[in-house]
Amino acid sequence: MDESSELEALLRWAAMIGISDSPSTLAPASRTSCLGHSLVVSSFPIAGGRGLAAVRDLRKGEMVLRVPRSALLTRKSVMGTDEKLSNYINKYPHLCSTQILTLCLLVEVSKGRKSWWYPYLVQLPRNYDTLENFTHFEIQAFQVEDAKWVSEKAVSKARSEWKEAVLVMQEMGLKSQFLSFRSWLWASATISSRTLHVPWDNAGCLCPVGDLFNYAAPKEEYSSDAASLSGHNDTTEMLDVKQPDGLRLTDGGYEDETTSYCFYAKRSYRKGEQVLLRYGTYTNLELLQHYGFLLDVNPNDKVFIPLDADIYTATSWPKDSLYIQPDGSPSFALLCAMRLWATPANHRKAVRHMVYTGSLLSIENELFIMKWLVKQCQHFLRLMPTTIEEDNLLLALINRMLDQPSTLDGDEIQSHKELNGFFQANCLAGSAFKSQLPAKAKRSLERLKLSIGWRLGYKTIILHCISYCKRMSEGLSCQYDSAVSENRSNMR
Ligand SMILES: C[S@@+](CC[C@H](N)C(=O)[O-])C[C@H]1O[C@@H](n2cnc3c(N)ncnc32)[C@H](O)[C@@H]1O
Repeated sequence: MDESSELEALLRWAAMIGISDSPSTLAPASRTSCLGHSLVVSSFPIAGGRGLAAVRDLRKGEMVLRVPRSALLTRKSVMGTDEKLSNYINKYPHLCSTQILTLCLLVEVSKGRKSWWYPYLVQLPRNYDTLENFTHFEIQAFQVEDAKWVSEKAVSKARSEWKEAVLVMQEMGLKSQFLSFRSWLWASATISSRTLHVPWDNAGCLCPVGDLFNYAAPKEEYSSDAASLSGHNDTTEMLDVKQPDGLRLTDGGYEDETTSYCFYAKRSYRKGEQVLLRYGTYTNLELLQHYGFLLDVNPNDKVFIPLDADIYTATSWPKDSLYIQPDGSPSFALLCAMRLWATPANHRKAVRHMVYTGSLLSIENELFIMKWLVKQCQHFLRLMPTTIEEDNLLLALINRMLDQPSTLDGDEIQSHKELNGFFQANCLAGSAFKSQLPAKAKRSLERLKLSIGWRLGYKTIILHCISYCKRMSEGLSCQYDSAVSENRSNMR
């Protein structure tokens, strides 16, 4: 079956089991598709690929999709109908909830057409770009130590979780193709990038059709509260609050009253627009880790640069609150910590309360901080193996390698150190770019593009920080000069 037939089969099956984009529970479902009243599956090449579009103008707060509990693939729904699996899993009490859901998914896939979820399982993506899928070479391309560390950890965690869980699958006698680390990576990335939060299981659920919504980053209204729809343990809190006028703040969630997962339009949409879901508040590295993509503009991105050890100890703010924001300004906590750090130790106690209210302590103190940050950011950028310009050129080359290989000049490619590394890491001759790359190498190049895109975004925020601090310094210097001349004229 090709992709569009698989999708048609999914929507037909979904209609039969009660999934519907019609707000009324009484509305007769179409026999051929669960969609058509509010939504339609569409392609958004630069915003997530396959996704859901409004089939008519949608009002803010309107319910756009309902998925009954019986359709959700959870640990309970799989193990409840598979006694053999349940017995095997119960023998391994140390497995965590996500490992068990990953196992449940692989076991269902291994049943082929016999699985109740077959029409859903068969149309899932074949490959993912979540961090645990990155090779050592692709990880090195992040260049920033923190990002490399997070990625290596994601890979080693996936491997150790597989080693623990594979014992159950071996004991169950699953076919060898489902026992491989590659299969585990696929299942684990499916769980990571597609589960939604449910109140009864912190592993979350796979929600047929509901998992076709692509992601939009929550803005200020959500940022601090992390209204997450994801099943990730670190951001499972659901913000399920009704506004005074009855409109919901959430995009969706499981509702006991209707025993269904319900999705709402978070804002008004015009016919044809992509309807998006806020899965949670993520930095670009976290988006890569859990979902395998980056946003060009991510209001929730954070850049951590190495700071003087005394800045970390100057206040009790946690280390992960000391970062640079996408517009280049320091986070509130970083600014407070630096203001205190730049105050002589014997004066800190006296000014601490002012610092915590976010007040500027003195022009001299603020100027010192801004200049120090500029120096630190410039130093950090100099230490990077490549510049922003070089990264932009490399990305343009990679795009041509993927889309128009025939336009490439051999010298251009072969003289590039990082691209040479790519060919070596993928056991390809340096001239391989002239023809279509093998599928595996193409996927590696897509991931390399993500690593370079990530480091480029990182360096760009640091550059914004330099501009921000310079602008602030200029403003402060003017204020300082006029204060000095006012003082002088008062003294005359
Ligand atoms: C829950 S699925 C959404 C549906 C998915 N596009 C599909 O074809 O099945 C989440 C995945 O969609 C992709 N995605 C979602 N939002 C995206 C965005 N704003 N930009 C790029 N990719 C996105 C990522 O691959 C992510 O892991």
